[in-house]
Amino acid sequence: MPSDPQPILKVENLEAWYGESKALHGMNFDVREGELVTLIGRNGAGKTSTLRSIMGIVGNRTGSIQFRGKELIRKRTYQIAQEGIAYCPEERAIFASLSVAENMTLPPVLRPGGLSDKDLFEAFPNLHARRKSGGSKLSGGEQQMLAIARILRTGSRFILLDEPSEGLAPVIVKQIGTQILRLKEQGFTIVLVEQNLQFARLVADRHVVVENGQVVDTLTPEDLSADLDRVKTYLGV
Ligand SMILES: Nc1ncnc2c1ncn2[C@@H]1O[C@H](COP(=O)(O)OP(=O)(O)OP(=O)(O)O)[C@@H](O)[C@H]1O
Repeated sequence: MPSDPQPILKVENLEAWYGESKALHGMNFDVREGELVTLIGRNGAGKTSTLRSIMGIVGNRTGSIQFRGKELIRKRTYQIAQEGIAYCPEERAIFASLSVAENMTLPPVLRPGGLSDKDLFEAFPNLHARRKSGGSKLSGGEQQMLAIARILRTGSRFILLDEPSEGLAPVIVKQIGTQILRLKEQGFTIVLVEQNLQFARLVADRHVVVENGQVVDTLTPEDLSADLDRVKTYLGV
C-alpha cells in the first residue's frame, strides 16, 4: 500500500461538455501517491471523458482538479503535461509512417526520472525486436506497448491509461498487466480505465465506479471479489 495517505490528485465537482452535450455531471474522487485506481462503469458512463478532462482535452470543463496541490482546471493541455501527468489514449495514437524507435522518441522528456530507451526495450522486448518496423506494421498489442513506453520516457510519474487491454488476446493482456504492475512497484501512480474486470482486479488498489458522469461507488479489490454480481450490474454485463 502507498506510504503517503495524502491524495496527489483531487477531483471535485468536475463537469465537462462536448459542445452543448454534457458528459460529466460532478465527478468526485482522489488518488494517492503510488496508488493504482481504476475507473469502471458501462459504455458511455464518462470514464474516458474523465481522463480527457484531467488532461484538458474536452470542449469545456468546470470544477476542480488539484494535482500536487496545484489547480489544473484553467491550465492548457501542454501545461498539464509539464506538471507531470501523462496520458495514453484508448486509440493509442501511434504514427503509422514512423518506426517504433521514432514513435518512442517523439514526446519530449519533460522532467528527470523518465525511463531510458534501454530500460524501455528491456521492459518491452517485443518493441526492441520491432524497433525499425513502421507503426502501421505493428500488432494491436505492440501498438499498446509502444503507446505506454512512449509516455514513460517523459519523466511523468502519474499516468492515465485508457483501456490498455481493449481488443487484445489474453496472453498479451497478461504481458501488459505484468508491465503495469512493474510500474506500480517502481512508484508510478496510475489511473486506469478498464472494462475487463479480470484484468482490473489483478492490478488495482481501488475501483471507482462511474455512472452517468458521476462517481456512484468506490470498491476495494475485496469488495469486487465478494460481490461480483453488484459490480456486473454497474457494468451492465
Ligand atoms: N467527442 C465527443 N463528442 C460528443 N459527445 C461525446 C464525445 N465523446 C464522448 N461523448 C459522450 O460523452 C459521454 C461519456 O462518454 P465517454 O466516452 O467518456 O464514456 P466511457 O465511460 O469512456 O465509455 P466507453 O467505454 O464507451 O468509451 C457519452 O454520452 C458519450 O456519448
